[in-house]
Amino acid sequence: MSSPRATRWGILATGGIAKTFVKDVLVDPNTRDVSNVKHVIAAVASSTSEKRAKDFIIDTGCPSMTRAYGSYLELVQDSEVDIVYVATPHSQHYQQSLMCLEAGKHVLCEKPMAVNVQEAEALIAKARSKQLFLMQALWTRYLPVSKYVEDVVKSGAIGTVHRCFADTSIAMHPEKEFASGEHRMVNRDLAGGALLDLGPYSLSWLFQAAKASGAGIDPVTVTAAVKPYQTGVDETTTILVVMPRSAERGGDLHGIATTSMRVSMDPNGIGSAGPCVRIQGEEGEIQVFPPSYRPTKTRLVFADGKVEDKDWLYPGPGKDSGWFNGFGEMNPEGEGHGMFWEADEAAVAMCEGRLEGSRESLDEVVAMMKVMDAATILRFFAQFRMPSLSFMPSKPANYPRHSFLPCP
Ligand SMILES: NC(=O)C1=CN([C@@H]2O[C@H](COP(=O)(O)OP(=O)(O)OC[C@H]3O[C@@H](n4cnc5c(N)ncnc54)[C@H](OP(=O)(O)O)[C@@H]3O)[C@@H](O)[C@H]2O)C=CC1
Ligand SMILES: O=C1OC[C@@H](O)[C@H](O)[C@H]1O
Repeated sequence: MSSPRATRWGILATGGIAKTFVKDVLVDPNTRDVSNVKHVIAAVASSTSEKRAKDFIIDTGCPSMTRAYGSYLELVQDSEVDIVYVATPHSQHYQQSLMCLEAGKHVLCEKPMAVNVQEAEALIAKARSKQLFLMQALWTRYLPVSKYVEDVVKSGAIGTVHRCFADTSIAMHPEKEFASGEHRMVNRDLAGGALLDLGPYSLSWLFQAAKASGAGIDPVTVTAAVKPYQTGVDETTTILVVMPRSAERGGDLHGIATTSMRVSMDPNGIGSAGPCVRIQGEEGEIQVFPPSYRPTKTRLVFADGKVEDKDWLYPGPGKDSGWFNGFGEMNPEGEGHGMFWEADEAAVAMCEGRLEGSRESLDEVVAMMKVMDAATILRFFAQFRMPSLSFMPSKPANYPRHSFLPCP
């Protein structure tokens, strides 16, 4: 048996998710039956100070030889870093991922990979021209539960799929929790808001279902309702998408993708409110229970009355490991968060010479970004209280074409 190939990670930023990612990546891959790759945290950079990077290395339990930098530039100039994990706020993703690619580094960039289509396309073009790997860190897509849901749809077990609801809403009590208006969730300068932060999850479930049921990924139309928060970002965004599919395969598919920082997909935290994702076919549906980004339960409901529940466990360092994620949440069962699967995907892709993730293509990232751009453009028109608008993202480059639908 050949020994696992090591991927040398550079961590760009030391915030909450960077901590969770690093702690996950340090979990032994054998705990999830992975033996072909392993991960090394080679270096960590903080734009605040070298000391902050050093503290991060200690807090997360990285080996003492992990290098600490007080600037992102030093990180991308480190010749012993293969891939950089970009974990800054959304507004910075384009600029920092570009810097990494220009320095010849592969990139795994937190979601959303960019704040609009132009940025996403420019990053992809740069990565392709330099033959470098680039992946949006939509980690949920690499969870085993996600593959299972896709396989169920593909198998035809629930019949032809016609509709998918996907909600990613977290009641964040923004006036209380983010009172200063500086937190990245409500800060316009950091591209805050529910849509860009939570939308990638809802859209990912929707796009995955559409692809698995034979639909295309370039929506025919996008309609959106956006409610703003007092800082100007979006507080609640509701999107209706029509995904194209041939008449022989069942015709167009409808998707409803919702996000909110005001209400919750899981108000009591134990799933009593029901599923946050429903993929509906002619013979049944598959449901995913909250949280949509890290589900632990699915349910198959068939038209003939049969119901199949499945629980999803997350491997990790095990009980008594004292595993805390970057947001200070402890998992007493010693489960990891689950971000190691996306790290494995990046490592395997690099071994294989692949330039993008296998489960969410870069074209799909662009298609989803177009939907989010469309919602943002529609928001602009909605402020004039026009009755209803829809947008055709596949028409001339990013130009809105509205159909004014009469109110009932
Ligand atoms: N996959 C997932 O489950 C999650 C993903 N995310 C994504 O990760 C990204 C970061 O989120 P999160 O870790 O919660 O954010 P934090 O605010 O906790 O951390 C962001 C870090 O980015 C660095 N940074 C660089 N420039 C700025 C700036 N102008 N303002 C603030 N921070 C800056 C700072 O690190 P330093 O000082 O070291 O440079 C800071 O600690 C977001 O894009 C978000 O969408 C977030 C949560 C969960
Ligand atoms: O990616 C995310 O998932 C979980 C949420 O808490 C967070 O706001 C978001 O960035």
